[in-house]
Amino acid sequence: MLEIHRASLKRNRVDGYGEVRVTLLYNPATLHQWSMGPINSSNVNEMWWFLQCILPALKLYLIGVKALLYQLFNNPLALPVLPAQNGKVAIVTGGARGMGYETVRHLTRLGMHVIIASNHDNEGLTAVKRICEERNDAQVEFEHLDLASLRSVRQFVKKFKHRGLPLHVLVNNAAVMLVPETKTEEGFEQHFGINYLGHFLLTSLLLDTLKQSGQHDSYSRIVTISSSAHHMGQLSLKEAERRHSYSPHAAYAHSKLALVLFTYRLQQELTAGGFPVTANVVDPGMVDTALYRHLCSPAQLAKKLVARLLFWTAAQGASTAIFAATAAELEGVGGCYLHNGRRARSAAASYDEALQAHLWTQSCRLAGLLPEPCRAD
Ligand SMILES: NC(=O)c1ccc[n+]([C@@H]2O[C@H](COP(=O)([O-])OP(=O)(O)OC[C@H]3O[C@@H](n4cnc5c(N)ncnc54)[C@H](O)[C@@H]3O)[C@@H](O)[C@H]2O)c1
Repeated sequence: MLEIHRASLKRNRVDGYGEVRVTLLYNPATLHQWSMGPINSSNVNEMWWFLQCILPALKLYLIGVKALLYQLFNNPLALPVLPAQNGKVAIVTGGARGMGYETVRHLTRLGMHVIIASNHDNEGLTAVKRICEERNDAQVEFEHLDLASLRSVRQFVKKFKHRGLPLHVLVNNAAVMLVPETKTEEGFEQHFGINYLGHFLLTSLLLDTLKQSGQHDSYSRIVTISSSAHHMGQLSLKEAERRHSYSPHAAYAHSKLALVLFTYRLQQELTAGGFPVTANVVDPGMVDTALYRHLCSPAQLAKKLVARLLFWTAAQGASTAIFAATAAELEGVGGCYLHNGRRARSAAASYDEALQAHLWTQSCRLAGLLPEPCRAD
């Protein structure tokens, strides 16, 4: 991994030109330094901005273009007839809007009791109202969960467990994308904290209930929503502590890679323990939702132009998550990266077992859990 470690500028008093020194960090053990000049200070700022912001953004947009080309030539998954889910309980994070909402809607239609776990109370309550207006026998409710606060995650789980309900499906769907640099309650970078660490803690704390609720002819299922953006992710657990070189594009990609690594490791743990629970990860494609609201203005404009033609609707985008949560074909099948209803290959880095193990251990530490296996302290 290549990242700018330090940059400094020496300005010549006479002509205003100077020299820029850049230290590149290939890995923690190898430092290389070189000097370039003459470069004036405005160039330095431009180069700095280019390297830190534009390159990750370009990479992410290229991945987006590739995904859109796929969608140009392929129809979204048409869901098969799915088995009834009466008596089963699901939690869907971020289920108040977008793909999460469509997932909740479909699961309730199949007879599941669904809990929308989200941070916007009004949106959550409106979602419940809309679903109940559509079907008055729908079993759906809202519970507050702010993934930007590990304290809130713990409170949510405590409240849920207090009710003594089983849990058959957990959909880790909520996310933020391209948010400006801010921290979660515990001081983690937002993409890392909300998209990954919050879900890591939520899943870990609910794992015993999922294990107890599954049976060997009817596994409990953990469905985690990642993104094709994970292909440009580079795992850096220091992401949360970074002061310089913040790129929201890179931060989103890292968080989505972490979710894939986590899912694969989790499945290994579940298989080794013989537990009736599976964990799969889903790439929903490019879907027209509010997730894109933090795009810069030119990208917003470009997105608006192509969205109608090439983006999938929230219902179409949700179909693979619904499939992963309920399809008979996936009974007892875990550790898959699913895209448009099919298994696909995820990024090479996601299969690195040492990295999976490292992330697992570090995540336990950051979330305040005892490692191996992750247990509440
Ligand atoms: N839309 C796309 O093109 C696309 C592409 C790839 C992956 N995804 C993934 O699909 C999933 C669903 O996204 P969407 O497109 O429906 O976006 P969305 O913005 O419509 O929904 C995101 C949900 O996450 C919730 N959320 C955000 N921060 C939260 C927090 N701190 N605590 C609890 N909930 C929080 C929001 O309230 C919202 O309900 C995300 O994981 C996203 O990364 C989307």
